[in-house]
Amino acid sequence: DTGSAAATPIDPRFDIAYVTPVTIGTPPQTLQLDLDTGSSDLWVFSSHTPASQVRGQQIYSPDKSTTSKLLDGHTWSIRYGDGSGSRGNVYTDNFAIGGIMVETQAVETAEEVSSSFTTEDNIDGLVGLGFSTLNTVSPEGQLTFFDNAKPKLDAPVFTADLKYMKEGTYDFGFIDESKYTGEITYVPVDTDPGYWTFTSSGYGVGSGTFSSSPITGIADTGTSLVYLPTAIVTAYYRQVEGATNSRSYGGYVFPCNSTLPPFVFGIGEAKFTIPPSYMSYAAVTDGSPTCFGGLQSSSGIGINIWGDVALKAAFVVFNGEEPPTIGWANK
Ligand SMILES: CCCC[C@H](NC(=O)[C@H](Cc1ccccc1)NC(=O)N1CCOCC1)C(=O)N[C@@H](CC1CCCCC1)C(O)(O)C(F)(F)C(=O)NC
Repeated sequence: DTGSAAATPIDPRFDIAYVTPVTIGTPPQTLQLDLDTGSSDLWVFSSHTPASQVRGQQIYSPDKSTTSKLLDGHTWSIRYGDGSGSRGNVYTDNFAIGGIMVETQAVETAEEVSSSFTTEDNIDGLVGLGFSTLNTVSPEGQLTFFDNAKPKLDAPVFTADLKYMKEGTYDFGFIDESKYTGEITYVPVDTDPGYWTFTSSGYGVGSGTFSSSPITGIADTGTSLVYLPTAIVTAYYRQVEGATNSRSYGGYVFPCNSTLPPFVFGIGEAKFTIPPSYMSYAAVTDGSPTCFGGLQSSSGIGINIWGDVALKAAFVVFNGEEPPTIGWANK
């Protein structure tokens, strides 16, 4: 099998996250979920989510599906890097993305979600596409959609073609040559503890010299920005007139009319350029002349994260063969 599904920005003003339509159950219930390579739980707003915590999200009602089965005695609970979280119980049911159907997918139904999920009415849940070792279901961990779908895919891969303020695509089971230019550069993935962890070959700021130094981090479709070591981040903002590291805004900000250099990162011998438009992420509040940077320091996180600001500058292949690798191509 092969399949494709849209990745649509949830906000027309800036690319904070992307959602993809999925169907769950019989008859199919359609929800818009955030495909997240940084986690491995597939959870949804549901008929079990208290009404006070639901604000416009689509919900999955297992009781309305003739193919749902409660996974008795199983629970889940997850906390994300931005402090948000959710927990609940588990069903198995039919689950499809882009026409790829998995009959007994573990679908984690939310009994509680944190306030940032309640306020984000365009996200009905997440599809974790990290490695199944990260799945939080207890007492038995469950498989991701990708792990369940892999045996029926023409090739054990999925690709991300995220776009700047535009609809992109996730493809499953094939590599669409029309979506990239030149060659795909594959590098090894460290699957411990369960992220798509790889090592970049270095970085450059604008037309400055390229610094060939290894940068190990995760490829994370569920994170909006890029988080790298402070030394790299300060080298970048040193080239931005009026940039400061703002405690109140929680990161590097600068006047929106400042000229920003592009940010270059290496994958093996290949180079990828994040254009200035992606590096000026958003005004700190609507209409403010102060903008928040798309590159921020990872010092408070503990790992480097190549999030959407970097991913949308490339066509990325998540290769689930043994051993897994990750491929990057220009587009
Ligand atoms: C600072 C380090 C990472 C923060 C990262 N969150 C983010 O990047 C959120 C995403 C978001 C989308 C929509 C609405 C609200 C928030 N954005 C965010 O913090 N910002 C603040 C800075 O400006 C850009 C937007 C994260 O936790 N990503 C999760 C998945 C998200 C969780 C919140 C809902 C959307 C998905 C992750 O799974 O990718 C993870 F790997 F980081 C993780 O925590 N794995 C366990």
